[in-house]
Amino acid sequence: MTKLSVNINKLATLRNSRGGNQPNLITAAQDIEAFGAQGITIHPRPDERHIRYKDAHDLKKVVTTELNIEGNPIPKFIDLVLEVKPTQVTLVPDAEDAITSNAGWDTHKNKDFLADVIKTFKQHGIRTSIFVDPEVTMVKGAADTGTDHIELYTESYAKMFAAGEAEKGIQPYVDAAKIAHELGLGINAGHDLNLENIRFFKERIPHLLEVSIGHALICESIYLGLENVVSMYLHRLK
Ligand SMILES: CC(=O)[C@@H](O)[C@H](O)COP(=O)(O)O
Ligand SMILES: NCC(=O)COP(=O)(O)O
Repeated sequence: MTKLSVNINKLATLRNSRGGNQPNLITAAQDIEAFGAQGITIHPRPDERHIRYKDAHDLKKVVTTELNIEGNPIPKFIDLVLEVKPTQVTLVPDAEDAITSNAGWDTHKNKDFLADVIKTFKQHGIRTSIFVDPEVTMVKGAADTGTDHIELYTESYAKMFAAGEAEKGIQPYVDAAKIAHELGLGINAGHDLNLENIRFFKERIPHLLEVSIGHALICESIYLGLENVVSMYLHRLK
């Protein structure tokens, strides 16, 4: 089975755009779990433009499935993760000013750094995952860091799928997943997955343990909910 971990960053972006507490992240996370998702993902960035560090603490108190915290392991992030103790931490090499994650780790260049951080998290009982491009060499490097899982960065797959080149787009992921499994790594995936491209990805990637999906899932929720809500307003305005 592949678990769905819903990334609620976008709900935090919406909340922050207006001040106040709507949408309420705690209620949303509880509802998402009640609807069947098997995890909640958050990706706090240093400027706290969407998920705030306080949200991580608040969510930890209510999430009953798996809490996954993603981010670049700068000292402040490491402290947060050690305080909150989520089920899983996913290390992502994103620059402070990045609009969204845009690359996987160079697991060879960063091997010693990653191995140190991963050891610390594992000593505290936190499962580790590292964000990697679908390249066999990076997956092999990931195994050398001691991480439990990798998260395959799926943006290039999503782009190729949208361009009608799904077969070509999936192949590097099939190769990377095969090696990862042989090396004993758990396989997660995420970034730009959506209702259109998820089924093919799931069918073709063996041993896929978890996908984390945020941006598209929230957009799709808006589109799929609009008709209902507009008609509810019209009903009240009769
Ligand atoms: C690692 C990854 O792909 C996601 O965490 C993504 O970066 C979500 O973050 P945003 O919601 O800020 O785009
Ligand atoms: N790890 C990927 C994630 O959490 C969500 O990415 P996206 O669906 O917002 O692109």
